Amino acid sequence: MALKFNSAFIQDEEHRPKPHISEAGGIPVIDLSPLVALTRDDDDRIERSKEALAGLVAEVGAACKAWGFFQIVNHGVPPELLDRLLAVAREFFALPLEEKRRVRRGEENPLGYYDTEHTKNVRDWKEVFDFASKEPTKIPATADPGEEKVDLFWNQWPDYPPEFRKACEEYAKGMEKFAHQLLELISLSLGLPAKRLSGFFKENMSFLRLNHYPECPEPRLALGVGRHKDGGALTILAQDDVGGLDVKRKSDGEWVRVKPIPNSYIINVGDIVQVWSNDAYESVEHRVSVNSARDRFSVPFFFNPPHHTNVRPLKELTGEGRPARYEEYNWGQFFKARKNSNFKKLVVENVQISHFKKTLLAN
Ligand SMILES: O=C(O)CCC(=O)C(=O)O
Ligand SMILES: [Fe+2]
Repeated sequence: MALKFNSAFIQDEEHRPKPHISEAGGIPVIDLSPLVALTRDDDDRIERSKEALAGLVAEVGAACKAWGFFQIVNHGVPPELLDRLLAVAREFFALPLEEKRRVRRGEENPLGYYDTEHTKNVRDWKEVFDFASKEPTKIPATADPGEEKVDLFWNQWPDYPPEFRKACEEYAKGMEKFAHQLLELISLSLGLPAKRLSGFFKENMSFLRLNHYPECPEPRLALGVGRHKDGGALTILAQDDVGGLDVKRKSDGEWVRVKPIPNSYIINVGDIVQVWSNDAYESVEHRVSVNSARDRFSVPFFFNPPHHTNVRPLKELTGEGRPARYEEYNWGQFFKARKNSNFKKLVVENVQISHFKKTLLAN
């Protein structure tokens, strides 16, 4: 096994997973068939069919509000895309460490293989392979305000397994298409035109991550990923049948396990949607519990706008009696600052959208 347990993985007591985490009363499951059934495959079909989709849109809105998370069944994404991806991921992670490290992610290139990520300064019990869905991906050179220099990065592909790159690229294409549909539903659910948010994604800096969580000898002390919120706009997650994703339920703050459903996707809104929606929707904390019996694979697609996007509450959702709750911030700089803190243990807290929250005076 590649990872060796040591004190770097130990969570503070308050953040360790309880021995039993309930799957009951979990995140809503939404059936996407009404959208998949739309016969016309043109670009405006969601806006044009919004009456027929009203029930679905209401379900999406209610899930975003109450949970920030939902699970999608009958999604219309060809299942072979994920099957092929998980097959090559399994082969890749089974390679000797020296082989995987040939495509290592480092400070000079944030794309590739990595096994020492930290979340909130504690090491995660996982190994990952990151790739961008569009190349080159552009990231500001530093997190300094006003930074104009942009670095360009290319994916690093391993030689083995030979089908690895193709499986990754085809899966990424499928996810981009799916993400645009979900974004349209979310736009409608906020009372906006279906394409209102699409304009932010003409270019994008979306990433995919292959996560491998090996069997862990100390599953009560460590986490596969420590508690965190996703910083981007939307995350579309595929997981295998092992289970381990825990979501913090908004109603009572309890951690609940997301029950694996075959051929489904888990969607969560990230910090950017929280800010655009002016807190109508919340980016919710989640984490990954590990176990000593079976290793687990998952694949998040992080749907992100391009680095130059300045994020602020949408004007349609603010105004008289609804003041904007956030100052504008630059997404690329936010991303860069986050990335710095994942590489090493830092003494300061990493950047959060709450740092841009305005102090609103009650009147
Ligand atoms: O593996 C999972 O279920 C979730 C991973 C996750 O939250 C992340 O990579 O941001
Ligand atoms: Fe996450």
